Amino acid sequence: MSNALQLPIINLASTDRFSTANSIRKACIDHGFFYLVNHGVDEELVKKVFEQSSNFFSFPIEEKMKLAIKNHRGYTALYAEKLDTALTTKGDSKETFYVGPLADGLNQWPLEDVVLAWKLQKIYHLGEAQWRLIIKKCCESLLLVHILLPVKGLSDATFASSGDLDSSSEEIYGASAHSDYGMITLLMTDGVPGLQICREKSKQPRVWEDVPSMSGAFVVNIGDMMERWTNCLFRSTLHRVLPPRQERYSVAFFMDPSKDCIVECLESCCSEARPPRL
Ligand SMILES: O=C(O)CCC(=O)C(=O)O
Ligand SMILES: [Fe+2]
Repeated sequence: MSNALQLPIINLASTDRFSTANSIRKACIDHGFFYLVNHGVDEELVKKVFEQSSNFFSFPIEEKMKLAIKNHRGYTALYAEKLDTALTTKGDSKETFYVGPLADGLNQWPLEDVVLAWKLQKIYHLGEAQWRLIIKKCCESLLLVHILLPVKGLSDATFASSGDLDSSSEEIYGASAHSDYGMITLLMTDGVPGLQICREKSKQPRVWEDVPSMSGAFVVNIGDMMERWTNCLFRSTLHRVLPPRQERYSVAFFMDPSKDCIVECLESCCSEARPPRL
């Protein structure tokens, strides 16, 4: 079953910081998902990201396999990942290219094509600075600034393409049901529909609602780590991408704290009536 859903829209350029903070807080409690508009990420940059992403995925498979995933960076082929491990199907109908912070030297760039490698690096670098700023603003609104500031954020971007259009009669999802495990995810898509959320993950049967793409907006969602940090006040919502009907590209930017950061329920999210759950 599926219905269309109108998620909250957060305007990051609003000068009313108090009201923005409250809207983000409410969105994270009610849905764990929201649209972000006026986020300041240059439209041209977004266009270039999608151009380079489609350029990369059009390489022959042998070329892409030279960059097969290592240390969580690089290429995963069609059906190689299955986000819903309970499924018995062959894997998700998507291929992905994972990129992480430039400084640690772990990224795998398509070296044969120096121009493409340079472009992807530049895009990631530019994007990273802007995306960090957005996430910092979101976190300020979530009163998390005191945690985030001493933490060196670790971030990964994935460029994904889904689309085995002649798959068998089996329903293979573009991305099967999952919640993101990190703090916050920023998602851009090329506008091709497919993303759905299930707001009550423990209820059966599951009710899936479409998340229509909104031109120029990011879709932002909370991950499991943030759910834990906030003593389950904010939701890490189950989501999936429907089986592809046509080529679809998306870019997800996952923000996580550094590995030595201790995640425990925030004091401001606990009380006698709501003791720490984790
Ligand atoms: O492509 C999308 O719309 C969602 C992708 C996603 O959920 C993920 O990469 O975690
Ligand atoms: Fe996800």
